[in-house]
Amino acid sequence: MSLYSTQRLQSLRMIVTGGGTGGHTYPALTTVTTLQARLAATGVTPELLWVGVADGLEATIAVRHGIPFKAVTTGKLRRSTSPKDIARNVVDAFRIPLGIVQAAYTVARTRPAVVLSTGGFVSVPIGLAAALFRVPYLLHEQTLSLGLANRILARVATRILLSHEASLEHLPPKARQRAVVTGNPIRPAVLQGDPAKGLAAYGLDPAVPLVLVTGGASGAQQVNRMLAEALPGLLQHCQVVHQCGSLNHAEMQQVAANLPAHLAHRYRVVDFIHEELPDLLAAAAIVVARSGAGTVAELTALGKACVLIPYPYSAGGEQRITARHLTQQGAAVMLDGDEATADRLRDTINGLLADPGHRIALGRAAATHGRPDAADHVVTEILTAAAG
Ligand SMILES: CC(=O)N[C@H]1[C@@H](OP(=O)(O)OP(=O)(O)OC[C@H]2O[C@@H](n3ccc(=O)[nH]c3=O)[C@H](O)[C@@H]2O)O[C@H](CO)[C@@H](O)[C@@H]1O
Repeated sequence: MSLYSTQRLQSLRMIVTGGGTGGHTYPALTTVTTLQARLAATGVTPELLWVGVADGLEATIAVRHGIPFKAVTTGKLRRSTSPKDIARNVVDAFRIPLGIVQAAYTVARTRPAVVLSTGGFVSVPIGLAAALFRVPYLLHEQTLSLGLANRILARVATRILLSHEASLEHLPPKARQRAVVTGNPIRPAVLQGDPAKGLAAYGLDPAVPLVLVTGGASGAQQVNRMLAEALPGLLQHCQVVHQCGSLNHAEMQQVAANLPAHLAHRYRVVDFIHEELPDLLAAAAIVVARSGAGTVAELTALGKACVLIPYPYSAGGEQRITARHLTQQGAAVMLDGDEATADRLRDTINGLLADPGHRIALGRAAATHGRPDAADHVVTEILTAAAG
């Protein structure tokens, strides 16, 4: 018997949990804002509680968006057998049961109509508590291969919301029956970029093709180094906006300062791109990026021609799995392993710049993997589950 069986959609009460990285936090936020907008049209204000880790990104994001936030203790199981990681696992072995007790108390006290989790270790105690109290529990996975937390939770989730069709084969056969492909919710603003604004914001020339290089939320050292070396051979054919992360910002500014004067005006480097990202995405002829889940969701929703350089150490190799999948479908070009060199990057970009037909084909194939309506789809699943 569900803990919450009455007054379902007069006042939707929901727990959302997920966080750690931006990749887990932002899809939850987009879902919440889409849900609020959908329900506002029917006069219902959802009662939300975001459960996360006190010092996680999710705490800041929830507070900034006026969403009530509750912290629970959580732990992480590390596969490494280094003495440091074994010691951390011992500490976390005590934190995990404490988190489960706190989570059970939170779910029992809140009595939600539905629980949504978007990954990260914080979702484990809440997902288990939801299952314990038989609250409809939706699990969302952003990456193509399932993260460890979600592999545990897939066993107890009422519904498994996937970002990629190809993720189905990563689920145990029994769990597949409870799965649906919704896509990964992306910020609506990403789909509404204005190329002219992006070019103007960076003082760029509309007559020269733009290549946008992004290393994901914190930048990517490997990509920065490859690009630094490739720049002189690239800037003769295009202009480049490069998001390098804060760690390498000073170093890359030095690279910019050392460029020959006739090329320097074609290169812009920033540590992070804020609200102008949609405009730059819209203006870019080619995007060079890490294949993080959020970035890939955005690039495919926009149908962008892209060169993906997967982060080699991502959990379970998920960035590589995603980039390889898209490349096999003709929806991206991947530079990985020995191919991830400055020369290959320069030649790949110059080759694409000289071949508009290839760029169009890549963009079209990418769009077939894009799900611009993912947030709406996830919200429909939430409302269906809440209505029981
Ligand atoms: C290094 C690492 O472990 N990365 C993981 C992390 O990625 P991470 O969170 O770094 O990257 P994602 O690609 O998932 O998301 C990046 C987000 O930041 C935005 N953005 C990026 C740069 C910028 O200047 N401005 C900006 O707004 C992008 O538009 C995107 O929305 O979580 C993802 C989802 O679990 C995983 O797939 C990645 O493997």
